[in-house]
Amino acid sequence: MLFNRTALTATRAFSTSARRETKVAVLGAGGGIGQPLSLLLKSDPLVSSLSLYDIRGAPGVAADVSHVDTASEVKGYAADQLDQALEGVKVVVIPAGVPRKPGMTRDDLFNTNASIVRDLAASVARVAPEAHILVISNPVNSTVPIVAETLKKAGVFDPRRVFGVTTLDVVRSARFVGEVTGKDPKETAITVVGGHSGPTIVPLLSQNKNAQGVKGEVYGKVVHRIQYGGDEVVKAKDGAGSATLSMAYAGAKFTNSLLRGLNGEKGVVTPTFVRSPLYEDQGIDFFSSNVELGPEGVQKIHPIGEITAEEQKLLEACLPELKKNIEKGKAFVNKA
Ligand SMILES: NC(=O)c1ccc[n+]([C@@H]2O[C@H](COP(=O)([O-])OP(=O)(O)OC[C@H]3O[C@@H](n4cnc5c(N)ncnc54)[C@H](O)[C@@H]3O)[C@@H](O)[C@H]2O)c1
Ligand SMILES: O=C(O)C[C@H](O)C(=O)O
Repeated sequence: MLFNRTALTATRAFSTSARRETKVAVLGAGGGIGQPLSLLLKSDPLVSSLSLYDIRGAPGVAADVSHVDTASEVKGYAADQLDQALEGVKVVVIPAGVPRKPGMTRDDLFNTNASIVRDLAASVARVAPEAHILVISNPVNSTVPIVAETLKKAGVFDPRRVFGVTTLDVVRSARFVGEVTGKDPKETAITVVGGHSGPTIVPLLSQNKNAQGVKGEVYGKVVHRIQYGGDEVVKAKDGAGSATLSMAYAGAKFTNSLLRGLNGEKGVVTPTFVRSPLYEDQGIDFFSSNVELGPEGVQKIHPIGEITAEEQKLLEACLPELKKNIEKGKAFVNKA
């Protein structure tokens, strides 16, 4: 053994406090995110069964991950087995699609990823209409509305069951604010609201007492780093893709939060991009804010709370961009 169980437990991205177990599918399981995400989900005791699907490579990933010594079952499905992969699934995590290369925005991925996500969502609507769908594929600000509109068309949309995974922004915020304050990231948890791309990522440092002292140039730099953390990785990978390992960690962490909520654990609150009433009066009907997760999925959407003048400015820059991204996603599904 390379490490003992205590050490492994200590480094886990998830909590184990609840008991009921659930069948989870990963669509895009052969990819840069999909592989480590599948491994982390295999280690989550709340996952009873893992269904790994990709247009290439999923059976191999499943064979590999299935040797890990946890109780869950793992099955891999080939390109023509999507329906079988979705049978009986309660949670579907979607990291399928192409990642950025240097110089690209997330919106540049729209042309390829929009149809991938729409087609996968249509299959979920048909085979597992009550599944909770966790969207990782970019651009999240558009792919989440694409999933919602696709489910609506199929007559099975429930806003409590569709989530954009923005957890990587939360993970980065805690880490980067931890760095500039000299605190453990556990003490610098930051609520991040808005969406998931550049100016639509709005971290609310003022709501954490350990981050309130971050001001001036340091504040500007850390906010910029949170908003453009994805670019930092894309640049460093130099054409080989975008964040995969930290994203797998974030995806497993959010999945575990959802599973705990579904299992009835109280007080599971985390930011996620969902159908939201908060800015609906401005024509923005998807928004990320703190959401309490419960037995049906979204249980309560928290308002953003008190914010500073600086954060208000960030929010004003976020909203018009977010509105465009959401409308683009909806229009894609509803075009003639
Ligand atoms: N939400 C976030 O914070 C976040 C973070 C990082 C990356 N991403 C996004 O996640 C996506 C995946 O990134 P990656 O690095 O894993 O890319 P990747 O290219 O390494 O993997 C993508 C996988 O999707 C598969 N795929 C393509 N079409 C498919 C389909 N129709 N059905 C099933 N699988 C399909 C591919 O075969 C591949 O294995 C990208 O869009 C990326 O921008 C989002
Ligand atoms: O930056 C990207 O394209 C991937 C992801 O959205 C990220 O934030 O790392």
